[in-house]
Amino acid sequence: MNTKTAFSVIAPAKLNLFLHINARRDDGYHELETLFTFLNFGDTLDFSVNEAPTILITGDTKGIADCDNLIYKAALLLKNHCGISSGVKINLTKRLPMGGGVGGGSSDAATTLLALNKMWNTQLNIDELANLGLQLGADVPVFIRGKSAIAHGIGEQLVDVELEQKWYCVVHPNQHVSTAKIFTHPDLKRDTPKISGDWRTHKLTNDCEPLVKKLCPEVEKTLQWLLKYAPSKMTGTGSCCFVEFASQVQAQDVLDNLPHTWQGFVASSANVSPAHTELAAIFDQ
Ligand SMILES: C[C@@](CO)(OP(=O)(O)O)[C@H](O)COP(=O)(O)OP(=O)(O)OC[C@H]1O[C@@H](n2ccc(N)nc2=O)[C@H](O)[C@@H]1O
Ligand SMILES: Nc1ncnc2c1ncn2[C@@H]1O[C@H](COP(=O)(O)OP(=O)(O)O)[C@@H](O)[C@H]1O
Repeated sequence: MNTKTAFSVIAPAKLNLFLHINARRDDGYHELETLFTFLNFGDTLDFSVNEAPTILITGDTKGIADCDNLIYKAALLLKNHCGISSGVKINLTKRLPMGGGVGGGSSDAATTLLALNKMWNTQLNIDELANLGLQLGADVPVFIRGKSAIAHGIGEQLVDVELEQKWYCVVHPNQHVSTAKIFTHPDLKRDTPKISGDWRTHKLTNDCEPLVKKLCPEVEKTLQWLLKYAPSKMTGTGSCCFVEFASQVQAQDVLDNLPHTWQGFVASSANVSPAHTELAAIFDQ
């Protein structure tokens, strides 16, 4: 049951509908141009009061040590930033593949910041939360702001966009792709010019795709297999690949025919992050 002391919130997946890399900055990060949308599918985080003043993480932590877990890091960051003495218990049900390019870790961190800001009544505004989130990862601010957006900078400068709702079949080829490995690879294409004018009229690609296909033949195989159904794309630095449809039935048909060696899911896109929708239903009634 959802109460204000024990409640569950989604940490939704994101897709990068395109991802252009414009330059490498002096600090090693990359200047990007990317289109983010959210999916109605993700991890679930259950929050409840901890009588002790500690942050307790349980559930599908998949061998990630507490000190490395982005949920723990996010809770500790807010606790320290706001001088909170309370503790919290957070249980994770993991559905998003790690290192899959669907932003699971970043989304877990953002949902933790958003939820605890309500539960602990710390009252940070969205800009303050997004700045805190950026300390945890370049992808965290978009999940904090919770709107489909085109991102610039390292992914934190966001301009909201309204996208038509679509259905996606997202396929995980059972490969973990390290974001850092792709961004440090000498063969990564890093010189795509910034889009001028309306992005919808441009050729939109994922600049990581050629490199990831080369390093990870299973990703190439997945993209090829999906082409039978629709134009296929990779999200983020991979490894997940996706196809887009107007209807759920079409997306489900792809999933129903998926080779058993791969996993996948079907989800619809949302212009507002489902985490924001769920938190509003719990706290803003
Ligand atoms: C590429 C994207 C696209 O949405 O997604 P994923 O494929 O990871 O999901 C993101 O920019 C990933 O964001 P996130 O996973 O939060 O990145 P971080 O933890 O901040 O950084 C991981 C590593 O990626 C590199 N990095 C990240 C973002 C960026 N604009 N330039 C970079 O060079 C850095 O070298 C860093 O060591
Ligand atoms: N709660 C978490 N969920 C997923 N990954 C986490 C989490 N905490 C830390 N990580 C680390 O972050 C890495 C990137 O995870 P994830 O965000 O799922 O992938 P991607 O950046 O490709 O979308 C993982 O390989 C893992 O080591």
